[in-house]
Amino acid sequence: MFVSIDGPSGAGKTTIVHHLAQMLVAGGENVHVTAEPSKGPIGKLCRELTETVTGHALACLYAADRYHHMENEIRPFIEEGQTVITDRFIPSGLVMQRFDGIDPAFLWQLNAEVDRPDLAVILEADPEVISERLVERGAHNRFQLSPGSSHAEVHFYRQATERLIQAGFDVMRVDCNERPPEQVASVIRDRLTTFFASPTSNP
Ligand SMILES: Nc1ncnc2c1ncn2[C@@H]1O[C@H](COP(=O)(O)OP(=O)(O)O)[C@@H](O)[C@H]1O
Ligand SMILES: Cc1cn([C@H]2C[C@H](O)[C@@H](COP(=O)(O)OP(=O)(O)O)O2)c(=O)[nH]c1=O
Repeated sequence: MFVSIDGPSGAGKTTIVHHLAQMLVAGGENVHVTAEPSKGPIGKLCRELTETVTGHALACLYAADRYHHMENEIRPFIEEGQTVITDRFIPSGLVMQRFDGIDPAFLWQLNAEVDRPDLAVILEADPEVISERLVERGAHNRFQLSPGSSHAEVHFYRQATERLIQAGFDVMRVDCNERPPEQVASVIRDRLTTFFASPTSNP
C-alpha cells in the first residue's frame, strides 16, 4: 500500500502524516514514513539548492529525486509488505515549480513515469487559513515568502488535482479548514481501512 499526502504549505501534511502513521501502527499495520525531498543524495541536493536554483533545473532535480526515491526506498518497502506514506509526492512536483513559472504540461511529462500511489491524498484549506498557520509556524522556503503565495498555491493545487483525477489517479481530497489534525488523520485512516479489507490490496 502506497499513500501520498500533499497540499499547500501549512495545510498540515507533516502533522497529519505523523498522526496517520501512529493510528495505522496502533491498528497493527507495518508503516514506513518518508518525505520529499527525500533523505537520499538527490533529496539532499534539492534541500541545499531550492533557495538558489530555479525553474526547469529545479523541476528536473525534484523529479530526479522522486524517481530515485521511488526506486531505492518506496518500492523496496512496499515489496516488504509495508504501508508507505510519503509527505509530498507527484502533486507537489506539479505545483511547487509553477511558482517559478514552469509550464504544467512540462511538469506532467517530467513525472509521467513515476509509480502512482494507491491513494493520493490532497489536503485542502482556504488561503487565509493556511497563511495564518504559516505565520504561526514560520515559512520553510522561498515559495512561502511572497504575499499571496497561499492563494497561488491553492489555485495551483486545484489545477493539479483536476489533472490527476482526469488521468485516473485515486485522489482523496480532505478539507482541513476546521477539523483538528487527529480528525483529518482518522478520515484518511478510515478510507485506507477499506483498502486493507480488500483481498486484492494485500496479497
Ligand atoms: N488541521 C489542523 N488544524 C489546525 N492547525 C493545524 C492543522 N494541521 C496542522 N496544523 C498546524 O499548522 C501548522 C502547519 O502544519 P504542518 O504539518 O507543518 O503543515 P505542512 O507540512 O503542510 O506545511 C503547524 O503549526 C500545525 O501544528
Ligand atoms: C516535493 C517537492 C518539494 N519542493 C519544495 C517545497 C519546499 O520548499 C520543500 C519541502 O519543504 P517542507 O518542509 O516539506 O515544506 P512545508 O512543510 O512547508 O510544506 O521542497 C518543491 O519545490 N518541489 C517538489 O516537487
